[in-house]
Amino acid sequence: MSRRQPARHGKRVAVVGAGSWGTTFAKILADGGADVVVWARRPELAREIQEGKRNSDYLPGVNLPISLRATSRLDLALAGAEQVFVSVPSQSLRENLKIIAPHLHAEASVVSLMKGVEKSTGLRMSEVIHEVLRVEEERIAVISGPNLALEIAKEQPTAAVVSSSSLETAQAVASVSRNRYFHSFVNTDVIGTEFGGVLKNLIAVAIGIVDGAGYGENTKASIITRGLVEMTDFAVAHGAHPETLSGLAGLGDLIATSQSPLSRNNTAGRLLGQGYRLNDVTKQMQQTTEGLASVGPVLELARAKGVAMPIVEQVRQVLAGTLDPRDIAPHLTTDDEPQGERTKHGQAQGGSAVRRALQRAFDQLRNGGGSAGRDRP
Ligand SMILES: NC(=O)C1=CN([C@@H]2O[C@H](COP(=O)(O)OP(=O)(O)OC[C@H]3O[C@@H](n4cnc5c(N)ncnc54)[C@H](O)[C@@H]3O)[C@@H](O)[C@H]2O)C=CC1
Ligand SMILES: O=C(CO)COP(=O)(O)O
Repeated sequence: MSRRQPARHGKRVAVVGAGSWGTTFAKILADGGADVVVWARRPELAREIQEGKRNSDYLPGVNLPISLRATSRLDLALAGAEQVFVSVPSQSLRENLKIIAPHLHAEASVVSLMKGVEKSTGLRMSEVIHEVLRVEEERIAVISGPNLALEIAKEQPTAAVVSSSSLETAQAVASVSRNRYFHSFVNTDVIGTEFGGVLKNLIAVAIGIVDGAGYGENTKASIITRGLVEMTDFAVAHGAHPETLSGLAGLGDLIATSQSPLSRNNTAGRLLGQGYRLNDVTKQMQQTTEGLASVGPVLELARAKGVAMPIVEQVRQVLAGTLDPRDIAPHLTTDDEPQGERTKHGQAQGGSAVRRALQRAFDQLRNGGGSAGRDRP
């Protein structure tokens, strides 16, 4: 790995949210040569980052770059920022955007680092940003991938994908979000990239549950594989490109999150599998666990498109306390589905939506067209 110093482009950027991912992303940006100010809600945390170059609660043992600045004043963090990266819990995004709005630079791009859907509306984070800030879609980007914060904060080589409906915006954001240990690819499939991050959390909860209940590798591999089918069917029915789900934001993130004890979703699942009630699990989780809030809205969105999600449905039942984790067999298809290993294309409405999207994708590939979902350097 090259240890060359990055060319310092000095682009002024801001990161909103100084939890584990916000702080790690601020480090990625600063190590890539950007002029970064991170906003922390709590003044004492802003002071620790600004003066001590540490965030000891979220990233123990990590030294932050000398150039990284922090403040608890949102107006100072956002002043002159050309790109604003947002990393707060998904359910708090709307309220945070309302306080961001008055300070946002007129031409700034807004980048979501989050992996949830809004419970009350079922909207993706980029949709909430568009709705509240009234920023055009072309100036909104999302970043997703196998990105466990602590590993990246320790500078372990990692890739992610930046997605925007505007390739130009995706490339501009990606060029700032790169350094010697972090590489950002680009694509233009925002729906697939965002849903990949949301859905893999739910499958990671399922993996945690069976792990906690004492099942082994076959069960987990079955859930990962069938989980990817559910993720792909769901995302494609909502307009995603299937290739996105086999890229960094889909399969890549699914593998990382399902395997790692660093994952909060996986950890929450394991506690449930060990027999803890949801209330106790949420009390124990000190950091954001997006999957627990996404189960309801994802199942509603799936129902609206006629997509079957047997794994996610069984996660819901375990969370509700109506299914004993030891009885979970989420990798099995339900009785009313056609048998055989396959995706569920061909079912009801959702099936035809999926089939049409797949047909479009295959036609595009056959005709030599580029794929919106391919992660490109
Ligand atoms: N931690 C990770 O490894 C990764 C996290 N993400 C995503 O990043 C987003 C943020 O996650 P983390 O940084 O891990 O969470 P975290 O729990 O570590 O930090 C959340 C931060 O948001 C702040 N915040 C602002 N407004 C808040 C409010 N109203 N309520 C609660 N907290 C508020 C908190 O003070 C805290 O600093 C999530 O959507 C997560 O899925 C994405 C990739 C990796
Ligand atoms: O998104 C993540 C890794 O890519 C982080 O996963 P958790 O939120 O489960 O910790």
